[in-house]
Amino acid sequence: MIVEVPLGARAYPIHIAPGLLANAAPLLGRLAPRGRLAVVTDAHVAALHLPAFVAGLAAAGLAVDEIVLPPGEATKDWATLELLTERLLQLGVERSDAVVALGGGVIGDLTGFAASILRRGCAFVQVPTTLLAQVDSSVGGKTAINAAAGKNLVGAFHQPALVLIDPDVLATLPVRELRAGYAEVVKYGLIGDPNFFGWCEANAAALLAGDAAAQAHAIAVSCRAKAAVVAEDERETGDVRALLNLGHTFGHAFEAEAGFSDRLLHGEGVALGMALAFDLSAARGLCPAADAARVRAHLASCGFELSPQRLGLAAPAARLLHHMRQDKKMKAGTLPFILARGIGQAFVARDVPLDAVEAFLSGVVAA
Ligand SMILES: NC(=O)c1ccc[n+]([C@@H]2O[C@H](COP(=O)([O-])OP(=O)(O)OC[C@H]3O[C@@H](n4cnc5c(N)ncnc54)[C@H](O)[C@@H]3O)[C@@H](O)[C@H]2O)c1
Ligand SMILES: O=C(O)C(=O)C[C@@H](O)[C@H](O)[C@H](O)COP(=O)(O)O
Ligand SMILES: [Zn+2]
Repeated sequence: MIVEVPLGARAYPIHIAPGLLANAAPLLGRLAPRGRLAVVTDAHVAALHLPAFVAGLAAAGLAVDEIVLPPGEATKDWATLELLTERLLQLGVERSDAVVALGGGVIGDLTGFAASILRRGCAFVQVPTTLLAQVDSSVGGKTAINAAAGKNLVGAFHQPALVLIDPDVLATLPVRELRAGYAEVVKYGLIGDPNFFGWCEANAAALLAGDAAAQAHAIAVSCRAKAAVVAEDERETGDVRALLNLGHTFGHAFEAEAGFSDRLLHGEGVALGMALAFDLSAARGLCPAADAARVRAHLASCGFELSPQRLGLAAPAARLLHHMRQDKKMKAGTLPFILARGIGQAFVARDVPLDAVEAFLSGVVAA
């Protein structure tokens, strides 16, 4: 299956096919004018999937320069960005060469950002290997590293030239990572597709147990939804792309509290944040309480921990708000929140006073 991301001169296809990892050469050849490709990955993915990927390329006469980085969110930092860009320059990567990101969202965000600044911008290809990256981060061109002040605060919009998704690689993904990726799948239903949320309720257990058909459906629906949003609002200048931030203003604050560590994975923060966004919507009389309860019940049934207390992240509300003020949507002292009028009815709310959010969070962290 191919999903197009129709962005005019920056348009690209998302190829989704089982077995694609070992058979990527025909699609990558035109992006390797020197017959060489730099492939950036992390140590987990290198051990599990790099050999098959490289063997497929070698069989087609393409040489590979491998760059293997440490796994985990801490890799999205200044030091690794410097190391990676210097290594790519040493390898003689030219503007017309594509750099390949083989891995999860961490490798994709970091490599995409490095590609955006290398020789003022070279091409890159996303080969996502986590559910999160296959349904979300590999599409749309948001690239970034984390800064001392917060999440994704230094980055660029830089679209990939190509996205290659092989759902088979999810077979080796730990269930905690699969679940974290699933949070971004549910997000599409909660934003604008109540029927898909119903599908999620019926199929989450199968998907999380490794059911290939359920995973394939989730990937296809998610990629189509994200491609449509990105086509309409590539750089989040309007309200359309901002909706993809549902759960993220809260989630990023808790990720910051966790020190961007595996105490709270990004998707786990998003699940907690989406539950809070629906609770806040209900508390403000915008959304039926039953919808907020349904969202919470579904996420809990998937195994997400939705209590900051039990996560060990019940920070004072004022400190959480301090993290939230770093949100890139902040404008002239006003922080827009992605709230909902119901399941599948997310919207951008610009009139939520920060002291009301602080009072809400005080209740949340004390519960
Ligand atoms: N750019 C965007 O639009 C966007 C969207 C969503 C999330 N993100 C970012 O993505 C990051 C999270 O990405 P992630 O959840 O993929 O995390 P990740 O990249 O850290 O990968 C999760 C873990 O799974 C391992 N792994 C990857 N593929 C594997 C496989 N097939 N088998 C076994 N292990 C495998 C990795 O080594 C890592 O340990 C966050 O930094 C988040 O901010 C970006
Ligand atoms: O692609 C987008 O737009 C998103 O918001 C997708 C999010 O899932 C992703 O986590 C993104 O990186 C968050 O964006 P940010 O602008 O808040 O850093
Ligand atoms: Zn996200």
